[in-house]
Amino acid sequence: MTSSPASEPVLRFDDLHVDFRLDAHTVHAVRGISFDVHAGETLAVVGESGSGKSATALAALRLNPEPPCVYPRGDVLLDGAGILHRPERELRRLRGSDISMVFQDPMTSLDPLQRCGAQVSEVLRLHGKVSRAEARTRALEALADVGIPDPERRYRQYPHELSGGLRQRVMIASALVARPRVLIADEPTTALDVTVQRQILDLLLDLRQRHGMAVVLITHDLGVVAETADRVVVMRHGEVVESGDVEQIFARPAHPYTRALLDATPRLEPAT
Ligand SMILES: Nc1ncnc2c1ncn2[C@@H]1O[C@H](COP(=O)(O)OP(=O)(O)OP(=O)(O)O)[C@@H](O)[C@H]1O
Repeated sequence: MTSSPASEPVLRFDDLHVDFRLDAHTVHAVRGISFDVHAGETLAVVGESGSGKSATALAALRLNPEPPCVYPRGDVLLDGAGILHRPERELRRLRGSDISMVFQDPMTSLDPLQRCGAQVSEVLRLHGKVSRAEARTRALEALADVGIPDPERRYRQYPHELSGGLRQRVMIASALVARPRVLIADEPTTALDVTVQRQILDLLLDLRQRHGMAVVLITHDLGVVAETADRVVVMRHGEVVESGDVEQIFARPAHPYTRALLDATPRLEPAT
């Protein structure tokens, strides 16, 4: 589980600001955050509700709704090149193929009217010159890769015919089928029961290891962080209050807010 912070980061949040301009006022959701994400590591972003975690994650794909969202300052860099000011055409190419995202609730991100397999293969069709037959083969491989038994059968089924855990696996398959280098998972297990949560987290770690991806895990669950992440970024009110190796931060939290977060999670045993 060790990362190699000496290497060039694959993704860099560089003084990122995210505002939501509403009628009566502006919400400064993200206020100048900076951190790096390296290939092969799992980086957790934690913080209480409203601290700006999702706005940060969505900014990496420029997926916050515009309006009301604007990015007044800073950028997100992929291999050193800014993302936020690229034309939409380029962003569409980047989403899914360089950076992918998995959301909390597959029922809201999967199309209920489309068969599961088509939703996975469509990602490849969107991204370029892949024949229908090749897209189907690769989608079946992706379904098998995320541990879906009998992928041929699941390929033909609709989302409502699958359990919550299987639906989440289909969503992960569609996020991974184009082999992105960064996977951003926003509370990927919150809607699932505890056993399935564990399986999905294990799956993400296994995929990260096998494909050398970077995983950015957005969560408010410090138990999940302790078990899965290499490094952690703690956010509060749109700012990073602390970041570092998980063991170090859990053993010696420097910021009072991090201490309070840890104190609110009694089942954790900080590493010594
Ligand atoms: N589309 C939007 N329109 C207006 N305000 C928004 C929008 N999205 C987020 N916000 C505001 O930005 C702030 C940060 O929200 P964000 O969803 O990033 O927090 P979060 O840390 O992910 O919270 P949670 O854990 O509840 O998902 C909040 O004040 C929220 O109300």
